[in-house]
Amino acid sequence: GSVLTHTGACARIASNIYSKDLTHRQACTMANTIKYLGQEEAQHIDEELFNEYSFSVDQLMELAGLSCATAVTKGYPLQSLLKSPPRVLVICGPGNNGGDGLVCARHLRLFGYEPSVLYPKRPSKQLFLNLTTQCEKMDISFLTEMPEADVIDEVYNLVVDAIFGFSFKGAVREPFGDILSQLKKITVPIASVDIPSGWDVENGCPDGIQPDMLISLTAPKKAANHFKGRYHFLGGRFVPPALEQKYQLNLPQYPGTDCVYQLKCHCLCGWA
Ligand SMILES: NC(=O)C1=CN([C@@H]2O[C@H](COP(=O)(O)OP(=O)(O)OC[C@H]3O[C@@H](n4cnc5c(N)ncnc54)[C@H](O)[C@@H]3O)[C@@H](O)[C@H]2O)[C@@H](O)CC1
Ligand SMILES: [K+]
Repeated sequence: GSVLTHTGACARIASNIYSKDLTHRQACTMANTIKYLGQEEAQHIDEELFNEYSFSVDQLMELAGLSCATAVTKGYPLQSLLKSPPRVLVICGPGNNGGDGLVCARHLRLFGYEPSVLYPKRPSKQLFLNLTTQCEKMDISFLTEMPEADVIDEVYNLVVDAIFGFSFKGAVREPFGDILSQLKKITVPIASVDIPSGWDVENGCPDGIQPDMLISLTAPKKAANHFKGRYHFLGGRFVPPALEQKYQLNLPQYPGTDCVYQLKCHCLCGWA
């Protein structure tokens, strides 16, 4: 097909629709040839990675979590943090999104941050037990309850939201309803893994949490169209070219050996 570069697409769209009152983000989303996935499509890709391509969950989760920790270092470098020690609260949910959070916490620790983990619903699968042990052995503390919003603002520099990913559906069940309502009140930034938790995977959630950073894994989901924060990263650099082709993901070229790609307009189209 006709795959335009981001710059090429942006220039084309700039000349055609610049007059239509589009926000920068809307225009760039359209300009970007990268595909935004629906919930079912994201789940199909996931299944295919495991069943056809024979990846194990541990492998991809490691790369996903590493991407998240790397994106955090780019948006919130250690030297820019306002509170010392460089504490970060990582909140992990009951599925694989929560597993990404545990991996992210471990890498953040290796990068010099001081993560604490809240992990209220722990699945009994060996994978999650192992990830938990790895964190514990690295002196990452596990909280027994969700701190109040004002305590989070006082103690932590940011919150990593690894509660729900692309399998989230329906009304939020406890204890995550309470957790999300505290997160709506905090002023420190939230970095969401794959999807802002509590958001509909395709339609977002106007009165939900408003993360400052979103790390889309594999490819952005449609909810990312509603993201208004400062940093949108793509991570999970593990997609085999044939799979990318099959689903026409049109992923951008990650720079060099980087495991994240910052999705923003780098061209001179005039939208700033
Ligand atoms: N294919 C991929 O591309 C990869 C995906 N990974 C991660 O895996 C995530 C998807 O993981 P899963 O499919 O395990 O699912 P999620 O982690 O999105 O969530 C499923 C869990 O949340 C619970 N849940 C769903 N709706 C709920 C509600 N309304 N209230 C309370 N609990 C609810 C479910 O019971 C289940 O325990 C992705 O978003 C991504 O973060 C990565 O680990 C690795 C690679
Ligand atoms: K999330």
